[in-house]
Amino acid sequence: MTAIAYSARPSATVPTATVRTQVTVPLRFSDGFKTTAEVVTFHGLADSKEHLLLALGPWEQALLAGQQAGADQPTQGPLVRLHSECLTGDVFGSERCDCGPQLREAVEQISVAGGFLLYLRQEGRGIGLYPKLDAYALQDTGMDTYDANLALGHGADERDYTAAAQMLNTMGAHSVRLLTNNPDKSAQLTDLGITVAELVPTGVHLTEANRYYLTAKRDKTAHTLTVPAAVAPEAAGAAAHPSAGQTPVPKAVVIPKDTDLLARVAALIPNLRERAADTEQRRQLPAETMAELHAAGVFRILAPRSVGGYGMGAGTYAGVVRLLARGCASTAWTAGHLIEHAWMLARWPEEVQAEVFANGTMPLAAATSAPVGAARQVPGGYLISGHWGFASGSMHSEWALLAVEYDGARLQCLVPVAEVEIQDAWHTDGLRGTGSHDVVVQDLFVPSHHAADWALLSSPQNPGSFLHPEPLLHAPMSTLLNVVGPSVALGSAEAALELFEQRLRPDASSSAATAGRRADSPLLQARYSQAFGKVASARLLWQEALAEWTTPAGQSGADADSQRAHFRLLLGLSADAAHEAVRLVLAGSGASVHRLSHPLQRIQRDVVVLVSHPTLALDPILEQAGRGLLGLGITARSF
Ligand SMILES: Nc1nc2c(ncn2[C@@H]2O[C@H](COP(=O)(O)OP(=O)(O)OP(=O)(O)O)[C@@H](O)[C@H]2O)c(=O)[nH]1
Ligand SMILES: [Zn+2]
Repeated sequence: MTAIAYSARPSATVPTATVRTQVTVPLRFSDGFKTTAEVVTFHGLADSKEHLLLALGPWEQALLAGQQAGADQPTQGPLVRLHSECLTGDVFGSERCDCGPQLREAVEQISVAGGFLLYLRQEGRGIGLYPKLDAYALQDTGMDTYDANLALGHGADERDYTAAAQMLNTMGAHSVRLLTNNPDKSAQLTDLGITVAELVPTGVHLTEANRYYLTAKRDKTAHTLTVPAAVAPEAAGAAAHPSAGQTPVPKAVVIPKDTDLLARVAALIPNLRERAADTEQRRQLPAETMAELHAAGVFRILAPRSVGGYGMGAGTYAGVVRLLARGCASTAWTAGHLIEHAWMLARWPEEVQAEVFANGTMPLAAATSAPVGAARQVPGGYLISGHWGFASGSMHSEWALLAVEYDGARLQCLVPVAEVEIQDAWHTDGLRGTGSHDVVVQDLFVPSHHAADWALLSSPQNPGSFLHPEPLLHAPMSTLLNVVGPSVALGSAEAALELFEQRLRPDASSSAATAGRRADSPLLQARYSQAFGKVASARLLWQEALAEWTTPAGQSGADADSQRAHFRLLLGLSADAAHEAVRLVLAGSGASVHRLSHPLQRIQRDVVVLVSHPTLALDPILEQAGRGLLGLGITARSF
């Protein structure tokens, strides 16, 4: 990390604290969420307690943005949570309160936005652990949480936030966005000289066990929260098997605006570029990349809202993949598929969705159907065998979706990755980071409910389409599967063009003289224009294909064929134009960009491998699209 400019601001009321130690701690939560914290300890805290500050996400940028922002830009400062210690809730998952889920939510939100989590040793609202448990005992006789404190001779809420203000001052966070529903926290901080530029509400993590406690917070201390009347089974922490017709309520997921999500992803591009060489060397995404994708909510994009997803549309999805590809094609390809496979799982029957989306976590699944495996029926399910290739993202997945043939029909089988053998087979010259290894199983038992008819899953009338309102679930499965490749191609071409421009612009090169000579070359000027035009073509074709996005449910015959032909043709031509742009850039860039240290050679290798994928191979697309457009009927089953 870079050095912190600690800037304690002297205050009449708040004594200055100083940093005692600062240490990096990687965090991993029980649901798999990972991030990294800079944990800071202090000298001179007013109450002499061992409070911690965890600096998370792009906190330095957030600090800087906050310091530079005007009063009219409250959304710029660091996101800060004052989390009061709760041993029972934070550590043991007690359902009497909502502290555990709030802590988990806060870490994720702050990791995305950049800011500080202050873990304040104020157990039991400042009365301590044993007294809190005594208060619980009183509550079991009917008292609410505040009256129980009073009955024990304590204040209803004894928390004092002076130490928190000291810690924030020490970090230079004089203006913050505060994550809380508790008006007392912002009132005290303001009195202590910290500007609360914005109040960001925390989620309401309601269970039947904490309903009374939350209601008391709302009624007794004016916490700004609404307590819904009914609790659905998942929110109540019950094993996730909602009964038919009931919408499971996942843990609080804050759904961003599409533009905010795209901005989050755009912010990842520099890191992805920095790690692109490492990614291909490892032949999988580095842990930091996975953590950043999780923190940005990328895997939630297409999953329906009722299972913890963002329920966004194909345009946003394609936009995310394109942006990721500006940083690293392997990352875009892998993430693009993992996102899409969560959406595929949302097409399965309710029972399976309850299992894979339990508690609002996003299932990561690798899917492959090449070549299709075999299945035998046995009591309770199937025994499947096969050796599949191209299982992108298998190194990051907990599930595998494997295609098998049974009795003339194709089934998709949902299998825990732990039960398959992943063979390290992805030794390629491009898209190496996708780790698209082989998956092998021999006579693996798959229970019937983990095997679904492929045709049904693919159709607009898939089981999930009756459970969720999101229109995207009503589109045929293959429609979306064709979007990832062209989006990766477009983002890659845009990255190549950007690098080309940097080489040609006199002011942007390490050697102004060389760049000047290059920029003066009419040949290179023409090459640049050509490449620029190809990227524009790729983008326009891609945009038009996505704009045509409809839900062709109920359509059949020639209309559906021609619509489908049009869609696939535009996407195929877009990827072709992107490929051509990359070729032109490389042709105009000389020998030095073929050094393995140069990103352009990697982009070229990635794009060449990309366009050999069946969803992008141009000749069959041209043929089938021609048939579709001419009303001759599409003959390829998977087109
Ligand atoms: N005394 C007492 N403390 C409790 C009880 N339940 C939870 N706590 C403590 O309350 C603290 C959390 O405060 P809350 O009132 O839940 O929430 P808050 O921090 O004020 O508000 P938010 O910022 O919106 O989360 C933790 O220190 C818990 O240990 C209880 O029944 N009695
Ligand atoms: Zn608690």
